[in-house]
Amino acid sequence: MTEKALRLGTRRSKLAMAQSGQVAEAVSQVTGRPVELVEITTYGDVSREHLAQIGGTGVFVAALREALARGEVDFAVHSLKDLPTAQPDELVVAAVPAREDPRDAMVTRDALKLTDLPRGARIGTGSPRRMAQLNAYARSHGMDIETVPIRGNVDTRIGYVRKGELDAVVLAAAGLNRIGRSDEVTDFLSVDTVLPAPGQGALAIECTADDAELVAALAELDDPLTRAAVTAERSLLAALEAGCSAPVGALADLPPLSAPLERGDPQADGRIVKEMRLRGVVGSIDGSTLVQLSTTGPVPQTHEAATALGRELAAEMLAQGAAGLMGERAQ
Ligand SMILES: NCc1[nH]cc(CCC(=O)O)c1CC(=O)O
Repeated sequence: MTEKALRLGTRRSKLAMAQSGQVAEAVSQVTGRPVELVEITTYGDVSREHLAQIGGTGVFVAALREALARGEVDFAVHSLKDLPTAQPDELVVAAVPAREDPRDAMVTRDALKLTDLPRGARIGTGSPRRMAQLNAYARSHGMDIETVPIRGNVDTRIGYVRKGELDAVVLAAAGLNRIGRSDEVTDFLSVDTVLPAPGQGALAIECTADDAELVAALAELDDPLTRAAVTAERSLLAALEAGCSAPVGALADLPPLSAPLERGDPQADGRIVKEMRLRGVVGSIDGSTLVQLSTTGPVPQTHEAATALGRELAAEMLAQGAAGLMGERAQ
C-alpha cells in the first residue's frame, strides 16, 4: 500500500518549479510520503502590466494561498522576499529552510564587473531598491550609469544583455543558483554595495494552521538562524510600512570578528555565534539620499525578540527621514 501523496502547489515558472522540486524532495524525506506538484497559474503570470501597477509580487503568492485555503493543495513554497509581511490567520509558515546566497548578482558581457562598466552603462532592473543603491554607489565612486526599469523572467532579463540592449542586468544570486545558471553571473555584488531585499535567498514553506501533523513534519526543515534573520528583516520592512516594491534593503547575519586577535580567544568564538547584525537601507531611486543603519545584538531566540530587533532599527531609520524616501516607484 502506498501512502497518499502530499500536494505541493506551485507556480509554473522555472524558478518556482526548481525550488518546489527541491523542497518536494526534502519533504518527501522527512515525511516518508510522496509529494506531487500541482501547478497553479497566478494573475502575475498572465498579466502584462507592470508589477508595480498590479500591487507588487504579492500577486504571485495570493493564488497559491487561495489554493491552500480551498484545500486544493496541502502546502506551498514561496520566495520569502515575495511574501507580504502580514500573515493570514489560517495559514502558517511551517518552515524557513537554510538560506541560499542572499546577494544580488550582475550579468554583463565580456565578464565585466560593476566597477569595469563603461561610462553611460545602462543597467536593467525593475527594483527601486537595486536602482537606489546602484545609483548611490555610482555617485560616490565617480561612475556614470543609468538604471533602466525592466521586468520579465530570467531569460527575458538576461536576453537584454545578450542582445546588446543593456550593458548589465541585476538578479538575485539565489534564483540563478536554483535554476542552475549561476555560471552566467559576472559579478556577485557585495552586500556592502547593494543590500538585498528582506528575506532574499530564503524560502517559506506554508500550509494551513489546522493541519497539525503536517505543520510538525515540515518544521523539521526549519533553520532557526535563517528564521530569526528573515523575521528581523521583515519586521524592519513592516515597521517602515513599506511594501515589497519599496526601495528598502535589509540583511541580518552573523557579524565577522572585529579583530584578528579575537580569533584565538575561545570566548570570542562563543560571542560570534551569539550575535546577529541587522543592516537596513532605504534610498531615493536616483541615489542622492540613502538612510543606511545597522544594529548588533544577541541572536534573537524568540519570534518577539527578532521582531523587536527589526522594529528598533526601523524606528532609528524613520528618525533619520526614511519615510520620505519610500513612496517612489520605478516608473
Ligand atoms: N523579484 C522576483 C524574485 N523573487 C525571488 C527571486 C529569487 C531569489 C530569492 O529567492 O530571493 C526573484 C528573482 C530576482 O529578484 O532576481
